[in-house]
Amino acid sequence: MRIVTAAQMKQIECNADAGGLSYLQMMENAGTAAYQIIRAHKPDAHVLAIVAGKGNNGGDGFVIARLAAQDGLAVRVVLAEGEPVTVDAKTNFHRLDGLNVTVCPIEQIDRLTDADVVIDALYGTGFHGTLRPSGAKACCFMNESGAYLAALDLPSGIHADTGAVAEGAVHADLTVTFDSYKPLHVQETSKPYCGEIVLADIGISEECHNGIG
Ligand SMILES: NC(=O)C1=CN([C@@H]2O[C@H](COP(=O)(O)OP(=O)(O)OC[C@H]3O[C@@H](n4cnc5c(N)ncnc54)[C@H](OP(=O)(O)O)[C@@H]3O)[C@@H](O)[C@H]2O)[C@@H](O)CC1
Ligand SMILES: [K+]
Repeated sequence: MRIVTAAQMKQIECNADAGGLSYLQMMENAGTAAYQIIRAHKPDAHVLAIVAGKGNNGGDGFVIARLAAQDGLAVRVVLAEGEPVTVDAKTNFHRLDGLNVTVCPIEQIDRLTDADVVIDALYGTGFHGTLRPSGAKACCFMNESGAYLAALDLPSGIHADTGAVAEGAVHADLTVTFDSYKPLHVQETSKPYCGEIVLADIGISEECHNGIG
């Protein structure tokens, strides 16, 4: 079982990119793997709500939104922190243009009452500190939705390396993590927030991990 810190994960991704697997392709692989795992857990789901942050964790969520819309599911995307800011998340956000995906701001999150599955794409390894008001509102919605709650990489509001759990953090039914486990997945403080943990292969070769983890 390989456990790596957020910084080590970044180094592994950098090695993979240098070896020809682009960051955009890693995001595609992460979103695709997570979508397949979530569908296998909830094959009867019809309505998906994806709560997206502005970083790459949100980008993984946009990949899922596209795949689900192409499969004919009803898809709602909440931009919990406004529009995405990273290059790859922006690319995947714009790939939703023309698809049957409802995009709404955080102010309208309470209207999303019909989701069978809620996907937490708010914060991944980039989370630090405490939840700010919009993030807290988004986490509160996810925790109280009553839907099956699947977190991408880690539940939002948890520090990947220390396992510190911010007040109001997401309490998931399923966490799909990418390439390697992170310390929070095994720490006593944070593990109970992850629900079932599934490790997804995102195509990074073994040699990219040499000397790490
Ligand atoms: N690298 C890759 O190629 C791949 C990465 N992958 C995925 O990317 C994830 C890592 O992405 P990432 O590094 O962009 O960080 P992410 O977790 O989205 O969060 C950063 C954002 O959160 C914000 N933020 C932080 N704390 C906050 C707070 N307390 N309250 C409010 N906001 C807060 C922060 O804002 P800032 O603090 O800068 O204002 C920033 O905007 C990783 O977990 C995996 O899912 C996969 O696709 C595989 C390929
Ligand atoms: K997340």
